[in-house]
Amino acid sequence: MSRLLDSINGPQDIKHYSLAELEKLAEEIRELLILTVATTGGHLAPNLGVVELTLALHKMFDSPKDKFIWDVGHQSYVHKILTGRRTNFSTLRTTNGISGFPKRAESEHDAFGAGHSSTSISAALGIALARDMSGEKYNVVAVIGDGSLTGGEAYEALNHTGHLGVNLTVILNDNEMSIAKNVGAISEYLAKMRTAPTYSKVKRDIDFLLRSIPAIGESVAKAVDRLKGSLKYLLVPGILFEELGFTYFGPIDGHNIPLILDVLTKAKNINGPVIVHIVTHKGKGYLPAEINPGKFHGVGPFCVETGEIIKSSGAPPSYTQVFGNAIVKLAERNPNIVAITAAMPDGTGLRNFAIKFPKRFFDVGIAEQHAVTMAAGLATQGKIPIVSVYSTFIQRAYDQILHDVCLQNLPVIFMLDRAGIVGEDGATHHGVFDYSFLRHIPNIVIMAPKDENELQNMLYTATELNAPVAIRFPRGSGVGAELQSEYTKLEIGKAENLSSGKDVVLLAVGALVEPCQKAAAILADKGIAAGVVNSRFIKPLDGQLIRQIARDTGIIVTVEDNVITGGFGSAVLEYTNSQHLNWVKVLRLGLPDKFIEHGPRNYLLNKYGLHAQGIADSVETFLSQFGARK
Ligand SMILES: Cc1ncc(C[n+]2csc(CCOP(=O)(O)OP(=O)(O)O)c2C)c(N)n1
Ligand SMILES: CC(=O)[C@@H](O)[C@H](O)COP(=O)(O)O
Ligand SMILES: [Mg+2]
Repeated sequence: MSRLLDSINGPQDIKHYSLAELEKLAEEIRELLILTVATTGGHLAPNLGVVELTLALHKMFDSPKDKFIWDVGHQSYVHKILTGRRTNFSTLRTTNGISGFPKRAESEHDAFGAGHSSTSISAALGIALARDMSGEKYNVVAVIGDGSLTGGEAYEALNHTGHLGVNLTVILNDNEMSIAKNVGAISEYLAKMRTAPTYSKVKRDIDFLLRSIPAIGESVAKAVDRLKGSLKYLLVPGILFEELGFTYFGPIDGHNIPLILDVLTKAKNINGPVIVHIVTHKGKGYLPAEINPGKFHGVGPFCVETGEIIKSSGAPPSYTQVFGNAIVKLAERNPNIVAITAAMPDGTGLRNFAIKFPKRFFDVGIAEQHAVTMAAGLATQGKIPIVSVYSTFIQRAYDQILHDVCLQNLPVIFMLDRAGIVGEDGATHHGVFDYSFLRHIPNIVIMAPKDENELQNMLYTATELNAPVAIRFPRGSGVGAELQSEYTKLEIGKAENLSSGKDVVLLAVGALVEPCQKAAAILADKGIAAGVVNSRFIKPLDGQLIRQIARDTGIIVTVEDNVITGGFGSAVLEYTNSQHLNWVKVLRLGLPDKFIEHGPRNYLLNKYGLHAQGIADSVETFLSQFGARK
């Protein structure tokens, strides 16, 4: 039987579709999503949940004239399939293939790029304001999930949009899930809306009850009126949004295409901002994802029949798992340790901690800024808050780290997971800026472990230190280091000299220590004696060791998986400059001053010369240009 999908090359191709055809197309799209993501990995469950919504949006509106802004953008696959990217959808998240997120450079249908949450309403407002200033006519639609609605920026935007009364539509895609179960008072409010009987029905019931009482006094009648008023706040769906200046529709079934089309038609004709609250099932149409939407939120390649993740067997535990075990162990001994996640209890390895210490665990929702300042508050009262956030998302909380934590020199520990190159999520998610945006902040200690065992020791050291600390480590498995059961306290600012070399010394940090050791072996085969230092600390630097290397070899190579601009190598350069070690030659290896594309982590590290051979080649070339100081 021929597939409707095969003739979909742009949104115009579904304009004439009947309801039956749209529903058949929805089925075919689901099949394509499942089969593709089973191979490439990606955000399956969020996309399965928005198939009908996306079809309705493209049927009702005219993209690219009308603008869709997808919050986070992890649910934009269906939009991509409908907007000219069906035939290369199989390249999703692969090298040179299409991105897993909306990207302006990729398509004129991607009105606004994303990857981080809670930006869509602000962006939509900006676009709508520009439209009105230019006297143009088109529709602007932001699609935001209930999880992303826990992020503060979304409220800043709602507040401003309601105040301005600009024409735009916000679709609230409520599936009761962030990556994990959604949290917070707003989430509870949405739940009440989903389940509450409608206001008018309750009001009717009260009126009926009153009429059945023969005579009531004046004061009772007044009290009942007041009760009806406050019931309105409880039961009129969306009153919160209405009070903010939006016209609210919903909650409606987000898998019912005619219903969505009907509400969108009404929304289109309303003057001022509109919010359409749809209720969807994350993972709809693929049983393993419906049963476990968290697992299929963002998933690696899997077996379609069973839903089992395809894992490389025998891989050592991930840094995340090692951290998750270490924090539990430390918390057993130290009751002041508390843990905070911004909506990622599983991704950050805090699930066991949450189960074991529910009163000492806080999931704040997608609210990194709040997480950091709340941690600062906890620290003022003697608690030891461990804020576990991906490197890329802590970017949100720069000022909170600076102003609330470091300025007051509070002992908050930042566990920056997914630092360096993360892989297929790409430019929005690589954690390659943290050394640069943290190391100029006074008081903070910044460490990066060379292996999993050192991660444990660094965490332990941080809990014993009365100062702000950031520990950054990469995505995925460690190097397979043996995990010691007793943790060792590290001397602050002291590097580990792994091997000496008279020609050059590689000052490596974190995940790049291992490839540097391999690079030294490659160089040794070529007769070049390269020493390797595990720097451990990005701040404070081991000045004594740097001075020693400067004297001994006169050539230092710094190696990091951060952008070179302002990173670890820059710190070393600043140091040699401040010490007037002006004969030293410093080669800085790291990531270039550009946004790094998506692709497998190892492929990207190779591409940017941060694998053993690439490091060895760069060192050899550098030595051939500048020679070793004899
Ligand atoms: C600032 C920021 N913090 C954390 C994340 C990680 N993250 C991506 S999607 C997501 C959950 C989003 O939930 P929701 O908006 O409800 O979308 P759903 O997946 O349920 O459709 C989170 C926490 C992010 N992308 N951006
Ligand atoms: C969309 C998003 O921001 C997250 O889902 C992210 O992709 C998770 O990354 P990990 O797979 O590394 O946990
Ligand atoms: Mg959700």
